[in-house]
Amino acid sequence: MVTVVEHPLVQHKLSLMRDARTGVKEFRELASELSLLLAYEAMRDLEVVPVRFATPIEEGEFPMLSGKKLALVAILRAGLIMTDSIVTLVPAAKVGHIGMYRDPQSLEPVAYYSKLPADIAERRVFLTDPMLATGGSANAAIQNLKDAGAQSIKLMTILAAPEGIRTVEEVHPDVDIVTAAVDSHLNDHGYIVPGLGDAGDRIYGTK
Ligand SMILES: O=P(O)(O)OC[C@H]1O[C@H](OP(=O)(O)OP(=O)(O)O)[C@H](O)[C@@H]1O
Ligand SMILES: O=c1cc[nH]c(=O)[nH]1
Ligand SMILES: [Mg+2]
Repeated sequence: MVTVVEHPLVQHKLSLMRDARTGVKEFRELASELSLLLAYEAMRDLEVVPVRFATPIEEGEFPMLSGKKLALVAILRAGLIMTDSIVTLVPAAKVGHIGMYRDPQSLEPVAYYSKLPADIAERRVFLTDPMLATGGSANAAIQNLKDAGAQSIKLMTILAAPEGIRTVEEVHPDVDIVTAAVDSHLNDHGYIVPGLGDAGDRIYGTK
């Protein structure tokens, strides 16, 4: 299932990210803020249970997070800014990293690193990458997570192309996607149109 977060704050901040005039500092800040808003939506179905304790006024039962623990997994580089932001909301979550870059010619993902929590099979995984273009990176990362035993995986992305959504749905129909927008299509360099450019390069100023 694909959830597009239509919230005005999300849409406004995404537009600012898209603007070619937006510099690195503001782009990073916007990506972090958007990640929190997307996490608010993506984590809507977390389990809570009543826990008994006293407020300064009186005893009572109050909802607390329960169930499976969480893991945030960033697809490097650009996904890192999302996990760094979201972990402030769920500080008990463990954070994993999957290093991958897309070969500019073949558009195939090249994996160069992976470090995941040892107990990832017991955790609800939120996989982050700002861009879902061909879906190659996401699918490879999801397969990596499944090979490590992860059963519950949700993909959080800032921008998605229809092609990428289709690719993930075909190979991993069990993985829900939460995004701020679904754009028109990919250009022949595999970039999302209208998109926001190269997310990693805009976050780290590397182009
Ligand atoms: O859906 P796909 O076609 O795989 O494209 C999406 C990937 O491309 C970009 O990463 P990039 O390879 O530019 O690496 P970076 O994040 O380090 O910039 C982006 O951050 C995604 O990871
Ligand atoms: O538009 C795109 C497509 C892939 N990766 C990006 O960073 N941007
Ligand atoms: Mg990447």
